[in-house]
Amino acid sequence: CWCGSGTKYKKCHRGVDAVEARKRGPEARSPGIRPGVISPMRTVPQHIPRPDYAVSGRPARIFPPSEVKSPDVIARMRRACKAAAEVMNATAAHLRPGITTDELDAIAHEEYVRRGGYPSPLNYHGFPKSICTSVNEVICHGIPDNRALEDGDIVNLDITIYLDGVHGDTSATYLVGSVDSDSERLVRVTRECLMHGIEAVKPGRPINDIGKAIEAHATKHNMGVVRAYCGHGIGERFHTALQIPHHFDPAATTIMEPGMTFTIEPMITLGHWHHRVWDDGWTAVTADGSRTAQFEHTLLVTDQGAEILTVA
Ligand SMILES: COc1cccc(Cn2ccc3cc(C(=O)NO)cnc32)c1
Ligand SMILES: [Co+2]
Ligand SMILES: [Co+2]
Ligand SMILES: [Co+2]
Repeated sequence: CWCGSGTKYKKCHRGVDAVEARKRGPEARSPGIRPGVISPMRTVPQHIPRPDYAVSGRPARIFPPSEVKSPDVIARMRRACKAAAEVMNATAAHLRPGITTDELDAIAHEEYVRRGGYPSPLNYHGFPKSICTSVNEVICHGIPDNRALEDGDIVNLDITIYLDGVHGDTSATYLVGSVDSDSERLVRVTRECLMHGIEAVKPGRPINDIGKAIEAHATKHNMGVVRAYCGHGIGERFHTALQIPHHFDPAATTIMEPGMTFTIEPMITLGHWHHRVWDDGWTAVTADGSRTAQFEHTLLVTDQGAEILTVA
């Protein structure tokens, strides 16, 4: 989702100078130009229920549902989030140098469908694929294509399933082959940032406790916290109005209540947190070409704190 504080770059910026990008080596691809080719959209068997946005012409429901979910919705969220974690594990098992992100999309697509789930990203705001695959300097919303993963890459798989009327959303960043020590440290610190954010979840406290905890940990390790994308309320809708900034935002004062379900999905950078968006309108990359990692869980606020729902 978009954090209110972020600003969307309508056109890909040429701010990352092509000469500078070449200096950073092959991974800092020229800004905004996708090197790979995207395959045609995959289909979902008609018997599988799909969200409003995936049915052309069906208007979204007008009245936003409450952020505090009913016991029935929570029970369905548990099943959907467990399924999302299973799809993640089944897809990540295929990670190796040489596999393309499109092949990973096809594997995940089948794993969603055989569980009777719909791939939430497919056709969401027109997104053409069933997972997001974000490699190296791609922050999030990377579109699977015919780019083969290379030894030394880091790649985030972002998996969201729509099952029995609710969404379950999780992501993780993986090392491909042997990865340099800075990237390994980036992935470790990002995973720790997510756990610190989850530990800050307490009923009665404001949402911005989460961003405060995440930003403190990233800053301690001299890393950046992406601001333009945030965690989000989730349930019968993929994204609700509730936004979870991953930096400290004094305006994020919504009080956490038992029964709320939302994601925390920090995107951490080795360099500056500024982002650009490629010409495809989705792919977000670091403005300085530095590598970035992300981890995401869907959480339930309980009387004591948080329960992680996206576990297999
Ligand atoms: C309108 O503008 C945009 C810009 C980027 C992306 C999209 C649509 N979209 C597609 C996949 C996807 C995943 C998430 C998510 O929460 N991951 O954890 C969010 N948005 C997503 C729309
Ligand atoms: Co998002
Ligand atoms: Co996600
Ligand atoms: Co999300």
